[in-house]
Amino acid sequence: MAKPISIEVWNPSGKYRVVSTKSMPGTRWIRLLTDQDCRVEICTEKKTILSVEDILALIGNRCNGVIGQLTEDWGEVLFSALKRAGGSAFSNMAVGYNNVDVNAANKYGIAVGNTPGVLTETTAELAASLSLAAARRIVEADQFMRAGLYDGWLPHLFVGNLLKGQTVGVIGAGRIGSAYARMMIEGFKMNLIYYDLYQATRLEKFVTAYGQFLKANGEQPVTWKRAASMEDVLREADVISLHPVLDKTTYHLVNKERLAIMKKEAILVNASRGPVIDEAALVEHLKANPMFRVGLDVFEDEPFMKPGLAELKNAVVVPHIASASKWTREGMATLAALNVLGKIKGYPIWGDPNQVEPFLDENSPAPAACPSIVNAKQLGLPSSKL
Ligand SMILES: NC(=O)C1=CN([C@@H]2O[C@H](COP(=O)(O)OP(=O)(O)OC[C@H]3O[C@@H](n4cnc5c(N)ncnc54)[C@H](O)[C@@H]3O)[C@@H](O)[C@H]2O)C=CC1
Ligand SMILES: O=C(O)C(=O)CO
Repeated sequence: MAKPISIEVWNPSGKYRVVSTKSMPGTRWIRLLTDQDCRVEICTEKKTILSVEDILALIGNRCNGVIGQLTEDWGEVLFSALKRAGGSAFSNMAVGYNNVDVNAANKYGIAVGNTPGVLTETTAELAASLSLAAARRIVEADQFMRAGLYDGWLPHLFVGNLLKGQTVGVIGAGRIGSAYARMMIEGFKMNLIYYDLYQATRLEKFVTAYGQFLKANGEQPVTWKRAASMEDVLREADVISLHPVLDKTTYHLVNKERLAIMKKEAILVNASRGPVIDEAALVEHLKANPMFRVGLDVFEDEPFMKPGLAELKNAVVVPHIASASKWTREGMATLAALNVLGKIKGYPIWGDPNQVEPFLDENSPAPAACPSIVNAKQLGLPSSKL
């Protein structure tokens, strides 16, 4: 028999049973659900990553919707169980949903929500932080200082890379990639080269206008280029940040051969998903090229790192915290809860999943809509007229 799972219950007499597989930041998301007749059950197990069996136990025999996490394996087993329990809604508390088998959800008529928009700037800021930390060797220098090794200023001590006037490369210039590019261009006057399947028109316009502004003020203008291939970005850029979705086309996008064409002193940042880089090949490349540096927020076998990575001084590593600002994490919880609530209540789908501010305004009621349902079209769900 499955071990009972510990839970915390809000509004026990609520008509609709909504389960959250984790406690999430803030309380607004709970209030939004309980105000609309939901009984909210939050899993309080100490275990960080819940197994499919744990989640099956949480779903039980009657469950209208689940808010889940990117660490969980949402496929056939869980969606069929949710359907049997009378459920119709699932939302990841994340924008990325590579942990979700959307085809399986479609098969059981379950709506799949995600949380775009609210984490764009926060995630881009962490990618920018990693770029700076790697360029200026901040973590190495911090460790040196704490180890009591500093005995005076030296001309060669922790010399790193200047960003101004260099080229920033972005692979995947969507919401986060474009926000990151703007930060690096505006903040450090870097030139841009990017690769995406689609043209990033707004980003291009921004760089053109900013370049004109700099020129008018007697400064060197910044430039942009849309690369015809990813290899062009890898060859030309001094700092490269990866921001694509993880799917079949981006798995091991950066591999041994592609690392080999990058500049010897380049900086590579990954705040997308770990498997976008072949991490074992990266470890070998970092060992062979001590001036090549990386900033990693995500890892191929999370929570683990590939052998050797932790020992390398030219790698800055942080534990998948790119979206970890208070405002963003509370907003993600709100959007995930409203996705589930909206589907249970039969609300339509919000017209633009990138314009989510109305859902985040604590001083007005949330719109009666689902902020972002990735399989809305496949399920034939109606769009909001708001
Ligand atoms: N480390 C973290 O905490 C976070 C990670 N993420 C990751 O970042 C990803 C991107 O998020 P958003 O910018 O909001 O998504 P988005 O959908 O706005 O941008 C993704 C971009 O990748 C491009 N793309 C897809 N396949 C490609 C390929 N083969 N080559 C080049 N470009 C390709 C798309 O055309 C799109 O422009 C998420 O899917 C998620 O996995 C997102 C938030 C936080
Ligand atoms: O939203 C996502 O995709 C994340 O990785 C969480 O920060």
